[in-house]
Amino acid sequence: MACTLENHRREVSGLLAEKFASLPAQVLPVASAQLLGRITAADLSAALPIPAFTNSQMDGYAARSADLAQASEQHPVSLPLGLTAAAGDPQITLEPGTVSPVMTGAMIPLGADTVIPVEHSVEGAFGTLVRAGEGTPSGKATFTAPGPVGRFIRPAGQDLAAGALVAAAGTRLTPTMIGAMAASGITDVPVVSQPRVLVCTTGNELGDSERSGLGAGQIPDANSPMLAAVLRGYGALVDTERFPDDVSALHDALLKTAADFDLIITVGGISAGAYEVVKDTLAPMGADFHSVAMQPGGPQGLGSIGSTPVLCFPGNPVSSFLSLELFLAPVLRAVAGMPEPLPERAELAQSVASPANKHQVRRAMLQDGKIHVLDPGSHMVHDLARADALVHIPVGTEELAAGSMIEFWRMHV
Ligand SMILES: Nc1nc2c(c(=O)[nH]1)N[C@H]1C(S)=C(S)[C@@H](COP(=O)(O)OP(=O)(O)OC[C@H]3O[C@@H](n4cnc5c(N)ncnc54)[C@H](O)[C@@H]3O)O[C@H]1N2
Ligand code: MOO
Repeated sequence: MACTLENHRREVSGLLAEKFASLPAQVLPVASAQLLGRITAADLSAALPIPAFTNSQMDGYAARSADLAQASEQHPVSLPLGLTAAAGDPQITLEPGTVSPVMTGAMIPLGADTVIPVEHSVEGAFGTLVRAGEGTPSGKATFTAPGPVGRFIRPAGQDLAAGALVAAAGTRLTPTMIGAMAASGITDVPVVSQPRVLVCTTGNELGDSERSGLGAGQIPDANSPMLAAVLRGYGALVDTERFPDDVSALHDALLKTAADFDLIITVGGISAGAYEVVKDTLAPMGADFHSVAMQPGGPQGLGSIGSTPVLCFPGNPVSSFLSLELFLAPVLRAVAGMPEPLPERAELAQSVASPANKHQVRRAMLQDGKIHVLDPGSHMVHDLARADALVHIPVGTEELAAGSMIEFWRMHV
């Protein structure tokens, strides 16, 4: 009898629990080239506000708004220049009745509450400027309009307050999040360690499309690039290897390399055929192969080589993708502290049939607010790429009616 999806999921997480719990966390500098795509291992709070201090948005003149309140085309107001503030200078003080030339990013002088862009002054450009310690400024700047309080001033903490959460534990680091962490003064980033995963694709039909080309009856290996990409999205370090239908070659290679990995995934060679290289290799080594009451992804296997767990996924590309998604991804998310994706609801565009005794997982597209279910074939890898949603049809449900409200899970989130 086929095992249930839930039972197989429990078996997989039981097999992986110990190995994955013992993976050490790591701390990387925020500028590390290794940080992109890694998963944060803790909540990270801002050491600095963003902006770090109140500063000028423009190259111009910091002023007291009240000093320019009467300025107009008819009655220009000329004010003597104070000290100049450039980006990177310590804060200066604006003396009453003067204006201080300020550059973009410079600290707003104490006492100033507005900035007039230099091109809005009658002079239109800076003259001779004097910074703190360089002497006494001279000259004037002339204005023909008031400067409203706060204009062209970027307040400290406007974007994020000091101490606020920058990235929650379980955040997959994007280039922009790395930028936000750096801006908020975070220098060291704790990240979940990367499980080392070997993906072994199998079958004489897998040709060397990258170098020698495909022979008659051969196809490109779609599974290793796809599964490796999914795994890397969860922060794993992935190697891939391709094996022909040769039991002794696979046996020797796995024995030799297993200790270098935290997990081995095999793909293909596990169903009812005459040349099931994975089953024939691993069953004598104690792996268990059984059928899960699901479609696609029915044939599944699991075992260990030494202390390295091995998961055996079926070869059809949609089946292997969903095997990873349904059985391994929840473990990877749990290790990384990533939340489980939640379902959304939408109307089903067409009626969908499903075998009563299987949990069916259908690929679907969300269009015009409705779910359009795609072909159920587990070889339809381009349909898989077009899909942006998954629909689960549980055991016991033989049909979902067109127009019914159903749950779906977004893909690629
Ligand atoms: N008599 C039965 N036949 C099959 C059953 C069954 O229960 N009884 N189950 C079917 C189901 S469901 C699936 S899924 C497949 C699983 O078979 P295997 O895991 O043994 O996988 P293979 O036979 O090696 O390959 C299946 C299919 O996928 C293609 N494939 C394999 N690897 C790749 C790859 N890396 N890239 C692209 N395509 C790949 C392969 O050429 C086959 O077409 O068994 C059914 N049969
Ligand atoms: O699962 Mo097979 O996984 O139905 O093609």
